[in-house]
Parts: sequence; C-alpha cells; structure tokens
Amino acid sequence: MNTFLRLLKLIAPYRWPVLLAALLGFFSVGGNIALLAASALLIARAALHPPVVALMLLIAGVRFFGLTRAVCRYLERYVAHDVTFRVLGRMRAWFYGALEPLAPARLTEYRSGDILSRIVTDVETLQNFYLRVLAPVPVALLVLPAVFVFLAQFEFGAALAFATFFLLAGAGIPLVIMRHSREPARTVGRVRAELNARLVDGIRGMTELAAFGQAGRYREQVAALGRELAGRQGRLAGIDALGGALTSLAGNLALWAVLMLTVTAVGRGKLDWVYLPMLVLAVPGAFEAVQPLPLLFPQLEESLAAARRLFELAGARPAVRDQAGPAGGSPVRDFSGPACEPAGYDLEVAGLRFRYAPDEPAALDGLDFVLSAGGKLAVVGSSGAGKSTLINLLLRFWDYREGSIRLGGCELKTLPREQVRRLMGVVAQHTHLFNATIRENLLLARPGATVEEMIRAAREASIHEFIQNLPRGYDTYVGEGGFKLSGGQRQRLAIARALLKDAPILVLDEATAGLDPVTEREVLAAIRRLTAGRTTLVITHRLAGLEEMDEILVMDGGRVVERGTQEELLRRDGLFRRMWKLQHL
Ligand SMILES: Nc1ncnc2c1ncn2[C@@H]1O[C@H](COP(=O)(O)OP(=O)(O)OP(=O)(O)O)[C@@H](O)[C@H]1O
Repeated sequence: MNTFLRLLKLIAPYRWPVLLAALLGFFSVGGNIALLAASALLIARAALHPPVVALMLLIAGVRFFGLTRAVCRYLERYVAHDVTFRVLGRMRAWFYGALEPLAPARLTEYRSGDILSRIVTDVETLQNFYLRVLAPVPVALLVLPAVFVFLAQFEFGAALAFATFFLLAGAGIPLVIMRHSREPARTVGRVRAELNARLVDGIRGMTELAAFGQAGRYREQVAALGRELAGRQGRLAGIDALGGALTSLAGNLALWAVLMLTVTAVGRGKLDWVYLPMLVLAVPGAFEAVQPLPLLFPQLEESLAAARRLFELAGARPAVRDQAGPAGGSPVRDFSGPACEPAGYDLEVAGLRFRYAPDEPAALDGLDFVLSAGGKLAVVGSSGAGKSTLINLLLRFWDYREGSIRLGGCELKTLPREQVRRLMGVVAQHTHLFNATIRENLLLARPGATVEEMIRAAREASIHEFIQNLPRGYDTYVGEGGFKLSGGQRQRLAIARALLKDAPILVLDEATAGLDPVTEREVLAAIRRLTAGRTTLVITHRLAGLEEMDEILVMDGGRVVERGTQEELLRRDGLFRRMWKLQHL
C-alpha cells in the first residue's frame, strides 16, 4: 500500500492531465456507446419509412458521435502517453540522482546489470501503472452508472442484467486473474534483472570466459534464465488471453441477456420495438470500458514489484552523509554550511581505525601520520595492507568511526563531501575514461578550462604530442573505458586531468602500476611535474620514485610497521628493504 501511495505521489504534480485523460477516456467510450445506439435507432426508425426530415437529428447525432469518439480517443491516448512519459522521465532523473550518494560504498553491493535493469526496465514497467492500472478504473466506474441509468429508463431488468455482467467482467474476472497471475507478475522483474545482470557480467568478462573455456557453460546459464523469464512471461500472456476471452464472453452474455429481456418487454407491449436495437447495441459499446480490466491486477502487481525495487535502492542509506553535527556524532541533517573552514591543507591522521563491516577484520588498525601542506608522503605495503582503504576514507567514500583525519585543522567527516573532493586530485591505477572525446574527458576535471589551459596540462603530462598526431586530435573518441588508448596513454591523460583540476592535495594511487619500465619512467616524469609544490600522498606497492618523499609509511595488515625516508628505510633490515630487494634484483 505504501508503495502504491508513493507511486501516486509521483504523479501528484500531473494530476490535472491524468484527470483529463480519464475524462477523455470516458467520453471516448461514451461516444462509442452513443454512436452504436444512435445508429441502431436510426436504422430502426428508417425501417418505418418516415420523411427524411424526421431522421435528420439522428443522422446528425451519428455524425457527431462518430467524430467525438475519434477525437476523444486520439486526445485521450495523446494526453495519457504524454503525461506517462513525463512521469517516467522525471522518475529516471530522480532515480539516477538518488544513486549518486550511494556511490561507491553502497553501490558495490549491487550488480551493475541489476542497477541498469532497475533504471531502464523497472521504470519502463511503471508506464503500465499509469496507463493500464490507473486510467481504466475511473472510466469503467463512470460508464457503469451512466449505461445502467440509460437502460433502466426503458427496461429495468435489462439494466440489472447489464450491471451484473459488467461487474462480473470488471471485478469478478480481474479477481480470478489476480489469483493466478500474482506469482509470475511479482517475479518477472526479478528474473529479468537477474538475466540482465548476468548478461552485463558476461559481456564484460567474455574474454576471460573464452580463455578459461567457460563460454559454453555461461551461455547455458544465460539461456536457462532466458527460459525462466520466457516461462513467466508466457504464463502472463496466457492469463492475459484468458482474461480477454472471459471478458468477451461476459460481454456477449450481457448482450444476449439484454436482448432476451428487451424482446420480452416488447412482447409484453412494455417497450416500443424501435428502441430494441439501440438498447442491445449499447451493451458491446459499454463493455469496451472493461476490456483492459483483466490485466489490472497483473499490471498492478508487476508495477508494484518494479516500484519496490526502485524505492529499495533509491532509499538505501548512503554510507557517508554530509553532516552539520559535531565530529563523530550521528548524522544530524543534510549539510547546510561548513561547520569548520580548513586553514591550509595540512593533513593529520591520528589513531585511525576502520573496518568495512562490523564482523570484518580491521582494514586500518591505528594509523598516524602528518602530511604538511606542500609535503610528500608515500604509503607502501603489500597487497591488502590497507592502502586503498586510506584513500577511500580521505575522499569520504566511506566514513571512519575511530580516530581522526584533520584537514587544515577540521575533522574531515564534518566537511561536505563536495568540498573534500574539490580539494583533492586523484590519479588512480584504473582511471575511468568516458566513451567520449579526449577533450571531453580532460574537461571533466574543469569544464570551464580554456583550450590553452587544457593543452598546457596535456603538455606537462607528456601526452600533447601524441594527441596532436591523432587524425582528429583532441576530438578523438577514446572508446569504452578508453580502450583505444594504451595503459601509459590513459595514465598520462589521468595526470593531465589532475593538472587541469589543479587541486592543492594530490593522491596518487598506484598511478604507475601495470606499466612497462620505459613508460613508467615517462609517467613518473609527468608525475614529478604534477606534484611540484603540491601536498602529495603516494600510495604504491611499486618502490619507484620514492627518493623524493619526505616520509614513507610501510604498512602491513592495516598497521604502520616502519616509517622514514627511503634512505633511512634502506639502512634498516625491515620489510621495506626486503620489498626493495625483491623488486630491484
Ligand atoms: N569494499 C570493501 N568491502 C570489504 N572489505 C574490503 C573492501 N575493500 C577492501 N577491503 C578489505 O580491506 C583490506 C585492505 O584492502 P585495501 O584495498 O585497502 O588494500 P591495499 O593495500 O590497497 O591492497 P592492494 O595493493 O592489493 O590494492 C583487505 O583485507 C580487503 O579485503
């Protein structure tokens, strides 16, 4: 019910067009009934060979209702679809906006295919809620009393028979259908999402599947899900057909009953025979209003299931929230103004402890360091030591509970996420490049940058020459994820981006990982230009280019096990020296 009300709320701003569509729907069905009734009366009257003048009003009526019916049907379809697509458009934007605060911490709990399925298919499914659930009900509710009163004027028994079959078709049959369609209608969205998630995963990992000889097995899993979806859709289609057939049967029975009762009334001399065809033909016209109703509950069930999936994800509690309360306090309200204005860019980390979930081991277990503005600090360590976790906390992708991170004297979690991220430029190992031009990818860092600024950044990142030699230069499309570029080129673009962003604090997260030694040296030279004069935090397990660091923290299992300059660390017989020896043999 709650979901139903929330869906209704979403169309509240469009209540007038929705109401107009319902009224137009009523006039369209009403026009059809009047057209059939007027035509029947005209034929019956004409059989008596009256002067043509006596038929003029009926002839005009047939013309008028014929036109009314066509115009109303057109307008009803137009208004209903227009408002539906506007609601869906609004919903997509709302849903996408609701996802942003969930990234990346909460979104990692969902598969990308599943999210895609929600934003595309589930939103699309909701069009049925507005077009096939909400719209037909008021039309049927208006048609029933109108036709009942009309028939009752001539023969009450016929009116009663009509109402009985109308209610059977409009309420009884949909209720029977509901019992049988509930399960497939509820689960069809989930199976579709599962299939989409598998497909997206499979497409991404196609090379691996082929390399490990698992393509056939995966294909079979996709096919099995496809069969399951087709099975549920088939059941729904069968139920839909059954509903349509039963409604037609009820309509025909109503017609037969009204015919019998009016013929009897004519026989008893209670009804003028000339009205008989009119009364009988009004019935199939009226049944047009109940034709969509068998699908009402399956569509409602499917829409509610889709809406629940949307609301569930959109309503997920973000892992991080901007807060105005005291440091470490529970989130109070959305951030409305800085609680503290950082004085400079000194970074002080003290007693920092963090675990991703209460039952998981600590990813960081008491981290302390000071990185003064303009200073350079490296964090090195083996895989799983907690290096990336530190970045996740620094960028406020996750929030810490124990210890503190102070930026310019302010507790980091009291600063708005936007402000924190504005102050930090990140060059990561896997920089996401959009399927757009090089120019668009670079300007992402600062949309207002001039061409000169962009070129200067590319030059300093040693990528300008390469771009210039491309046939389309800065307007070259880089392909999905930048696949048309080499790893080194992608990294240099990432450096150019960071240069363009010109943030006072730089975070380099395995920025040279995976590069060959020659490219690594070139990228390191570009990094050196990038870091000049900036507060820099380098996260790496490759021990290269660390001689310029003011301090190196060596981490293991979430703790700092050694610290000092490269020279000092090499003099000691510790983890750093062991790692160094392994990498520089
Ligand atoms: N999103 C996450 N959810 C749960 N646990 C995580 C998550 N990310 C990392 N971890 C865990 O936290 C610990 C530290 O991981 P982290 O990624 O910080 O290590 P790292 O030093 O960056 O390793 P690498 O050099 O391999 O990237 C690991 O035990 C890891 O399994």
